Amino acid sequence: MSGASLRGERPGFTGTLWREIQPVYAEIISHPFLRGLTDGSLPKERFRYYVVQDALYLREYARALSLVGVRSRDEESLLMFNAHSLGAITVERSLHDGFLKDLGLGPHDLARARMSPTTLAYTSYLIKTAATASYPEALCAVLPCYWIYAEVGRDLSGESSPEPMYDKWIQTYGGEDFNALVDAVLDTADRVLQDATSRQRETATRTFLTTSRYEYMFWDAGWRLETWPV
Ligand SMILES: Cc1ncc(C[n+]2csc(CCO)c2C)c(N)n1
Repeated sequence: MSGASLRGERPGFTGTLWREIQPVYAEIISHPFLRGLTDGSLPKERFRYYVVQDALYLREYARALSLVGVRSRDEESLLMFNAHSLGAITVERSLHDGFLKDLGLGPHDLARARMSPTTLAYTSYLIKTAATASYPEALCAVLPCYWIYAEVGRDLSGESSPEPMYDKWIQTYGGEDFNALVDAVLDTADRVLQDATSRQRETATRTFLTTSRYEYMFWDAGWRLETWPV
């Protein structure tokens, strides 16, 4: 059962990683943005802000995944990360295009949109780490994006949102296919971290915590409609 294979019950180093971010995950799952998605009370304006920022985020995340792919050590990982890079742009963009249309936004609105402080900080950190850190650390930087969404999708999938758009979002990440994809990435991470030095594992753990915090901040920015202070 994929249900039991994720999270802290996972054997290996990824189980340790999850335990490290338990307090962050607890804040994410109880955040008013996610509670509002589930009970349908999230104001549309905040969802619109999130969807636009996410479209900007995904372009950069796809680049980070390709960088991790380039730096991987076997063909399977190269293929996997590049396939996910493609997926981040195609599958998720079509999802977002649907949402944007439903929200009354078009390509022009997206072209005019600028990154929030959080989106810029998160994506810049991802690209820097994917490009310049050790391979184990680069891999750990991109993990929370997959893993936290899979866990959120699973935790929320039992509940169907009364708002169809929000329900569609929840079902996207709550499916078995997505769980299997995340499991494959986590298995890869366990193999890589097993071969890493203890110093690299330590740094990779800190980086995993940092990008998990950015995942929290991304929802929080949507909730606060974050802007640049000056
Ligand atoms: C801020 C933010 N974090 C994670 C995801 C989810 N996500 C984006 S790409 C990808 C894997 C490859 O397609 C996953 C799981 C998101 N949409 N936005």
